[in-house]
Amino acid sequence: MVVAKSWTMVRHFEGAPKPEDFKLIEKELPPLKDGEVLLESEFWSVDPYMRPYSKQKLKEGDVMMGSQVARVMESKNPAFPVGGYYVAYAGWTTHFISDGKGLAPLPSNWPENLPKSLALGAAGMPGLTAYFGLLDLCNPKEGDVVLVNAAAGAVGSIVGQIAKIKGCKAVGSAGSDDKLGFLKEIGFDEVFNYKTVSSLAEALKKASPDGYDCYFENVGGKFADAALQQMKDFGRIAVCGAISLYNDSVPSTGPYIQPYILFKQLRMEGFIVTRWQDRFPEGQKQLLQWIIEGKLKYHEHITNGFENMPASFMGMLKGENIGKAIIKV
Ligand SMILES: NC(=O)C1=CN([C@@H]2O[C@H](COP(=O)(O)OP(=O)(O)OC[C@H]3O[C@@H](n4cnc5c(N)ncnc54)[C@H](OP(=O)(O)O)[C@@H]3O)[C@@H](O)[C@H]2O)C=CC1
Ligand SMILES: CCCCC/C=C\CC(=O)/C=C/C=C/C=C/[C@@H](O)CCCC(=O)O
Repeated sequence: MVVAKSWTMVRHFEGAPKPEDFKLIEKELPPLKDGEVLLESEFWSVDPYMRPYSKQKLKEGDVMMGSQVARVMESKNPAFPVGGYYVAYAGWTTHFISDGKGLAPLPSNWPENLPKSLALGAAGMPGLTAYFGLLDLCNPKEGDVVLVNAAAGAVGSIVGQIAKIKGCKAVGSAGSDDKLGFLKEIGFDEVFNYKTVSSLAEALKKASPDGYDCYFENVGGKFADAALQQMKDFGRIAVCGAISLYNDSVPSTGPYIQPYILFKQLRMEGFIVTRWQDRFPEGQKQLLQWIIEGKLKYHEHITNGFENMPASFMGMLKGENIGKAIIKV
């Protein structure tokens, strides 16, 4: 028999998640039925969406939501042979049984020299978020100035590099000087540490005196209030996330943004990456090609040990990661 270890959410988060909000449980898995497969997780992802979504989608005591790269270790379904690798959304668990629904195979031509964990990062959901959010909603033109916050993260670091591939100027903000060094290494033109600048408005002005054509929003809050005022006319804003607001128990209130949207004739659109689900293979193929060509650099912030998943999640929300936060067996 296989015993699955899983992390459960003991109680809904109040403010930032705390170690006592999580509990490790063990469960003996039943024998497979016809059509089922048993999978063993090899990499897990921790993502910001888990903080707000947990309130909407989980009840207390549920296994924490999330995705993994897992290998088929036993199969009673000929469509899913032993040894196959899949991205699954089975949550924070070491082993799980599936009937195959929701298992996304890694491309059969996955390059041997690329870690399969990229299917959770630069060539997975975050990379696709950057790819489709930037190209379909910001629609950057060569020479445009693209602004992205949380720029050293899983999504932001891909946004800035795709902007460079498209011939744009990339401006990024992040929360540590080490992250700024990383951003310069991967090609950002201008970077600033939003935690240490004396004025966000002045930092934005210095980075691009003529303003911004595209703004890829990951953070929200005060950063957005400042950035909106420095958009160029007909600027495009892709609202990808608002991580500065996720831990709020009471919604924050900011200034009214309608005057800026009106007078600058801005287009501002929120999105969830699953809207492009049907085009994921197209996007993943392009991302993998850019990675193989060396045009797209990836960075993984690896935490070793399933027992450290809660720490990795809490750390990511506090900004401890550069690039994609991954947990490895
Ligand atoms: N719409 C969609 O479909 C998707 C949306 N997203 C969103 O994209 C954004 C980035 O996600 P992802 O790249 O996976 O995560 P990251 O790898 O960027 O990790 C989160 C980062 O957010 C920054 N951060 C945390 N708290 C704050 C704060 N209070 N103020 C400013 N920055 C903060 C930290 O970096 P720093 O050091 O810079 O502070 C931290 O490293 C999130 O808002 C997420 O919700 C992600 C995937 C899909
Ligand atoms: C201030 C409240 C903000 C709520 C919106 C939150 C988040 C933006 C974000 O990060 C969205 C991420 C979406 C990720 C989608 C992942 C899918 O591949 C699978 C999601 C799993 C699931 O839906 O159970």
